[in-house]
Amino acid sequence: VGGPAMLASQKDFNNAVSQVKLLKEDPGNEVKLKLYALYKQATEGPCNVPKPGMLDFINKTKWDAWNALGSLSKEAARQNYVDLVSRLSASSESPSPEAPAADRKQPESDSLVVTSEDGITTIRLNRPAKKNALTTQMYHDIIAALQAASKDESAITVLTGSGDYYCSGNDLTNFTHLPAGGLEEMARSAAALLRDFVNCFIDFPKPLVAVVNGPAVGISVTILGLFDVVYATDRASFHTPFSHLGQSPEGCSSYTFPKIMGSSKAAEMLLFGKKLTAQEACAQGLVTEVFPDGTFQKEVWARLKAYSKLPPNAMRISKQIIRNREKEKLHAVNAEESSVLRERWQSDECMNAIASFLSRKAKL
Ligand SMILES: CCCCC/C=C/CC(=O)SCCNC(=O)CCNC(=O)[C@H](O)C(C)(C)COP(=O)(O)OP(=O)(O)OC[C@H]1O[C@@H](n2cnc3c(N)ncnc32)[C@H](O)[C@@H]1OP(=O)(O)O
Repeated sequence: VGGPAMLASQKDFNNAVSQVKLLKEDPGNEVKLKLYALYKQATEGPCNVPKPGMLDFINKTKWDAWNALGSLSKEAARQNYVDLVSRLSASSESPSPEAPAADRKQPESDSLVVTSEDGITTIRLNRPAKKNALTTQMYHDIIAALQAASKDESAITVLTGSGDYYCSGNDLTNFTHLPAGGLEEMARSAAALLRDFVNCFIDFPKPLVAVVNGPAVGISVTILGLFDVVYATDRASFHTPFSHLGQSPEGCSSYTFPKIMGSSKAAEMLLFGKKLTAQEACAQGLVTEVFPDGTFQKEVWARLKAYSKLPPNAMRISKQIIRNREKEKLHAVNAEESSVLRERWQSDECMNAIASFLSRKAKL
């Protein structure tokens, strides 16, 4: 239908180049590399300079990114650059809740940003350079943020991420900071923290929405079964590679996933680490709705703003009726999963998998 799509003009491109400098959030190295490559392709055409030497890591990485664009035309590269910048600007602007609630205790580190506006409290994972991997401090900060959000004026609470990932799961370096009591003590305190963290999601009294802005891994996927609504960009994927990591499911997923998607689909994810696309996750009931990446932020936040005007007490009470009869079961599941993981974290399988990731031998 319709004629050929109009490509971005030189003026649009120049505007996008200026806009990049005004981004409020660092988009992370991967996105910066993509912007660099598209800029070179748009202004100079296909990569035409010699490959830097092996030891010139930075220039070689940039060269690889530019070269990977092959024979993409200047016009298409210009369009892709403009689209990418517009997505980045939308994601750094659209939630726009700049002013935090006056009585809110801000998180200990800037890896988590909590804001409240238009009846929505937004908890944003903010470590884009590490794909929003969750540090021990972030688990504590999320617990505090959820506790505050459960009592604040907002009608809805949202969890989302900055940059190109939603969250890459537990920060694997958490396991490298051994306390005086050694591995056993580390596993004991991590299991206690995990249990407290998941309990906060089980008990959260208001509508809880995940705005999944990119790929999601590990615990950021499993706790989705405890959210009321999950909106995802079509760029998102959902990956629970527990066996690969010598670990076992958490976030109550051993109970919620079979219930949501049936036992064999759940087993494919939780035992074999099958990665789902956003569309697959939606078809299996883990995701509520998938949006095109280009309009994701705009559509989702417009919808949430409308929902946040609904009577808050009615929403709370409806959530209670839907969830309450499950709570006891979920707490029991959480306790069991945390205790099994306490053992797993001390296993050779788990130690070897983490060592492999840290020594750069393994990636998902
Ligand atoms: C209280 C404890 C509770 C524990 C609860 C348990 C939960 C279980 C889980 O969550 S299991 C899931 C654990 N997550 C992973 O195994 C993911 C590991 N990461 C990767 O495989 C990849 O990084 C990737 C696929 C997510 C992204 O790959 P890509 O090539 O796109 O990007 P990089 O690998 O270059 O990543 C950029 C930098 O980010 C660091 N990083 C990413 N994820 C993690 C992570 N989970 N833990 C620690 N660090 C992570 C990565 O190392 C790069 O860092 P660098 O720039 O310094 O090299």
